[in-house]
This record gives sequence, structure tokens and C-alpha cells, in this order.
Amino acid sequence: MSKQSIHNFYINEQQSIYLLSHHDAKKHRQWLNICKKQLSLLGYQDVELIGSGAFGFVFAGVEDSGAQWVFKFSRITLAQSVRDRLEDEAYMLSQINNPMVPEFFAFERVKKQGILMMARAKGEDLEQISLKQGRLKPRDLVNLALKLRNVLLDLRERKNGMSLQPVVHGDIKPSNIVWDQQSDAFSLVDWGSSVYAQIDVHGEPVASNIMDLMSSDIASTNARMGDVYFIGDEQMSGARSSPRFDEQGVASTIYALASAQSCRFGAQVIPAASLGLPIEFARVIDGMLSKDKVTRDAAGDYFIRNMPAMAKVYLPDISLPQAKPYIPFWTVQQSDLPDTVVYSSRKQFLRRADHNQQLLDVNDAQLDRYYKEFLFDTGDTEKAFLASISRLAKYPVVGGLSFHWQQESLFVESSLMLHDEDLQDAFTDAVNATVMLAQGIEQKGLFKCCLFDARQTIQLERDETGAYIFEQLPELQYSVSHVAASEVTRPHSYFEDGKDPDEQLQLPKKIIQCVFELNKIHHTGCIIFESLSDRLKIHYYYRLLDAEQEAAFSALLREIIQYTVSIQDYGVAGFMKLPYKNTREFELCTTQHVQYYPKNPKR
Ligand SMILES: Nc1ncnc2c1ncn2[C@@H]1O[C@H](COP(=O)(O)OP(=O)(O)OP(=O)(O)O)[C@@H](O)[C@H]1O
Repeated sequence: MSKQSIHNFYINEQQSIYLLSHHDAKKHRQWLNICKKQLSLLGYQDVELIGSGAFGFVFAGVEDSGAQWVFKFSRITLAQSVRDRLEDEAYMLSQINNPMVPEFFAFERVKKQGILMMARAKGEDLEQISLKQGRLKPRDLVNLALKLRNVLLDLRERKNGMSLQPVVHGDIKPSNIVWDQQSDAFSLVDWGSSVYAQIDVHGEPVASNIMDLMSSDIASTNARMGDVYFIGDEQMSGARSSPRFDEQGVASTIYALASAQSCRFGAQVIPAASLGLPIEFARVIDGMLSKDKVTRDAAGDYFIRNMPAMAKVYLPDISLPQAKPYIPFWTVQQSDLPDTVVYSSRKQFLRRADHNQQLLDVNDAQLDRYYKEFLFDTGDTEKAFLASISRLAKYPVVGGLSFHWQQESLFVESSLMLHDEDLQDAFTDAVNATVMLAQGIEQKGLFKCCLFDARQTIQLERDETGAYIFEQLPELQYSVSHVAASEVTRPHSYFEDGKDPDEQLQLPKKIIQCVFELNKIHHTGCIIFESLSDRLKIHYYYRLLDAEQEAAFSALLREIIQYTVSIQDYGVAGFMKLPYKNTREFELCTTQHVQYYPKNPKR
């Protein structure tokens, strides 16, 4: 790649491109195009962006011989020390020779930008597959578990010459496993957290040679932080690296795929034993996810020893009725899918004191990404609940949710509109997991979130004096569908559940009046004002449910926009409105009941 293109390399954190400023979005698009063009100039064909993560983003291209290559770049926005890890990743990948791991081709550096080149794994990553399919079938899970077990064994038995030199992957999770359903080929990608193991499964130091033992500081860890949603307690707490880390990644992965979640934290409320898996398999996974190290390790040993036998069990698909959504959602088929972003009210009540504060001094980009806001001092079930809300936003869906935990019950109000009929079943699994996790939360309180289409977000730029720059006032769009009127509902103020000093924006009275007027018209929707020094963003969606009121409705939306330009304060404020008639009541439930795969599936 030319120096010029590398020099300008710029990719933002994973946020919807539609929420970036016009300038940043343009820069981002230009960059992707420059990278694609440069890879094409280097002779690769059909170059496309195939993935991105916290550390990098990944292109694929076809080499002259027809071989499929992958090019991984680190994000230019990361610290140089973090970006330098791509070279370590390249080195570790080059050390692995396993049919389930993409072959290493080269590492190249142009100026400060490294590019890791490797073979393209066939298929799609399991996070994507899980989002499309919902809960994976027991047979697929058992099959995957056996393959992963075989890779784990290969990694821990790896030798350097005569001596044992086990390798830890360190970041096993669904998005790092690529699966081709047709050929049943699995690949484990992303070796960015990989290291040589310092201790073996029994906790004994591994020393490949005597010099290593003498020179290395055997008390401190060489471990890298994997994804905090999937790594086990030891990796999280900075223990020395061990093949046990990957057992944890495998258990988390199987669990997440079995339960249609994007993390390991829900296992207390939705144990593997409740997911219709074969009894032995479910118990091993629950054992591996246990809080008790002895149980965990024993289950890990059992998994390695017995997975081949467990995989021999005949597991035909059993025709179960498709799960019903615990809360209703509408489905519409639309060609322009929303780019969904979720915005949630303060998560304060989900916080729990973390007395150990064990992660405070771990300096890691990914830790920062996940822990900055709230995860740090939040209980496991609360983490899982929040992760499940984020998972909902991975679907093309707009709407709002409000969870109200009271003494005996959980009340859920919702208004969700899914824009792709094919995803109905998978979305049902995701929604049901969210509800089950909410049932498992014991504190009393309120949590609300809006899911909106970032493509619709209105951005009004401000000049240096703070005045808005526009030629014509933008319009708030809405859809209309007639639904029999229910009783008048009240609007939810977005931050109703407590003042947030960082986010509270004082809205002009006129806007609030309009919102209250709007409330008298049967509709559902949300509007969030995000006022920054250089621009104002208005995130929203509106769905009018009483077509006869359209004139009044659109007049009020126009009025809101007119008063918007008098917003001078900074911060966030918003409202959402959900139809009350959809309120559902659920019992609180700390653990879902046991459900195994039938002993006799033919019956
Ligand atoms: N060799 C490969 N073949 C096919 N797809 C790949 C390959 N490597 C990566 N990908 C795809 O690109 C995505 C991102 O890659 P990767 O996980 O390596 O990036 P990352 O920035 O390290 O991500 P993370 O946030 O998980 O650490 C993967 O989820 C996968 O879908």
C-alpha cells in the first residue's frame, strides 16, 4: 500500500456511520475506498470489507491463483502499542498448523500501518449465523463442541521440538468462529489475544526450555484480555495464561449460541440445562460456566475426555412448535432496512458494587470499550440483560421497551417493529432471552430503551456562536398504520427514572408542550435530542396509529422542529411513547426450569 493511503488511515469505533458527522462519515467511506483500491492495485480482485472488530477491520480479496485472501488492519485510532499487537497476532497465527485455523500468509508494514494477510475462512461467523437462526440446534452445537475440543487439544499438545509449548487462543467466541454450513468447515480466527501458555491445566508452569524458565518472570501474567463477554474468571482477573482460558471461551460460545445471547453472563437465569440440550452435554456446559473453580476445571476435563462420545449420540431434529414471543412485535417487509441503534435510559439501578476492583489497573483497549460505562460494577444477570438489549439492536428493528420491576412481578411495555420477516423466529429467541433475563433481576426499578433507525437521524450543524446552520428546516418522517385506539397513554420521559448530570438537557417548554399534545394522538414513537457543541442530533421514529389525525400529527411534528432550533443547552433528553395495551406481566424467576433434549427423540 502507498504511504499516502496508510498515513490517512482512519476508522471510527463501531458506531453507526449515520451517526457520525458528515465530515467523519465521508472520511470513513473514503478510507474504506482507498483501502479497497490499494488492495486492487496490489492485484487482488473482488475486494470487499468482510468484518470489523474492536481492534481492526478485515477485507477479503482473491489472489491471482484464485486463492481467497484476507487482510486485517488495525484501527488507526488505537494507541500505537495496541496497534503493534497485529504483528504479535501474525506471529502467533504463523505458529499454528491446524485445519481449523486459517493459514498465515504474510505480515507487511507500511509506515505505522501493519497488514496481516491470511487465508480466508469459508462461510460466515457464528455471531451472524446465530442472529439469523436464533438458538442453534443441539446437533450443530454438539458437532461444533467436538471440533472446538479437538482444536483445544491440539493447542495444548503443541510442541516446540521435543518440549511442550501449549498455545492459548484467548478470545474464543461466536464472532471468531467462521462456519460454512454446506461443507461443515469451521475455522477459528482472530489470534490477537493468543499467547504461549504459562501454566498447564494443572496449574504447573510450562517451560519450553530451561532458559525460558530462568529468564521469564514466572509470577506475572503474559495473558491478553479477550472479549469480556466471553472470557472466564481467571483470564478476567489477570491470572497466568493457561489452556483453561480456552475451555472457558468454548463453554461461553456454546452457551451463547444455544441460548440466542451474545455473552456468557445469563447462565444463572437461563442455564444450559433449560435449553433443550442433551442432559450430559448441558451439565458439562453448566459445570464449565460454574463460579467454582474446582467444578469448572472438573467439567473442563470431562469435556475434553468425553466430547467424542457425547458427539456420537444420535440427535435428530425434533419438531417443536416455534417459540411464541413473550412480548408482541410487528413485522413489516421493507427493502430499506433500518440501521438500528439502541439508546437506553440510565443503567444506574443495574449497578452493583464491585468490591474487588480487580480490573482497575488492567490497561487494555477492549476492557475500556466494554467497561467504561457500566459493566464494571454490574452483576452477571444485569450484564446479560444489557447485552441482550444490545443484541436486539443488531436486528433491523425500531421501537421501544420499558421494564418495570415491582414487588412481585415484572411489567414490560413494548412496541417493536421488525423490518425483515425472515428474521422473525430468530428475533423471537432474542426477545424471549431478554424477557427471561429481566425475570431474573431482583432489584426493583425501571429500565427503558428506544431502538431507532440511525439513517433517519437528523443532524443540524452549529457555527462557532452555537447558532444552527441550515437552509431549510428538516422534517420528521413518520409512518401511518391504523390500529384500533386503546386508552390514552402517557408519554415516557426518556430520563424519567432519575436525573443524569451528564446527560440532562433542558428542553424548551414549547417542545415539551408539543410532545404532550402529540400524546393525545394515538401513535407510538420516540424522539431523543442529543445536543453537542458543534451539532444537534435528533434520533427518532414515529408511527401514527390513527390515520384520521394525520393533519394534526404532522403539524405538531413540524412545530417540534421549529422549536428545536431554540435549543441552546447541551446534553441529551428525549421522550418515547408506547401503547399501554401491550403491557405484559411476568413472574420474577431466578432460574428457568430444566428442559433437556428428549431421551427418546423418535417418540
Ligand atoms: N481469516 C478470516 N476469514 C474469514 N473471515 C474472517 C477472517 N478473519 C476475520 N474474519 C471476519 O472478520 C471479523 C473481525 O475479525 P477479527 O475478529 O479478527 O477482528 P478484531 O478486531 O480482532 O475483532 P474483536 O473485536 O473480536 O477482537 C470476524 O468476526 C470474522 O467475521
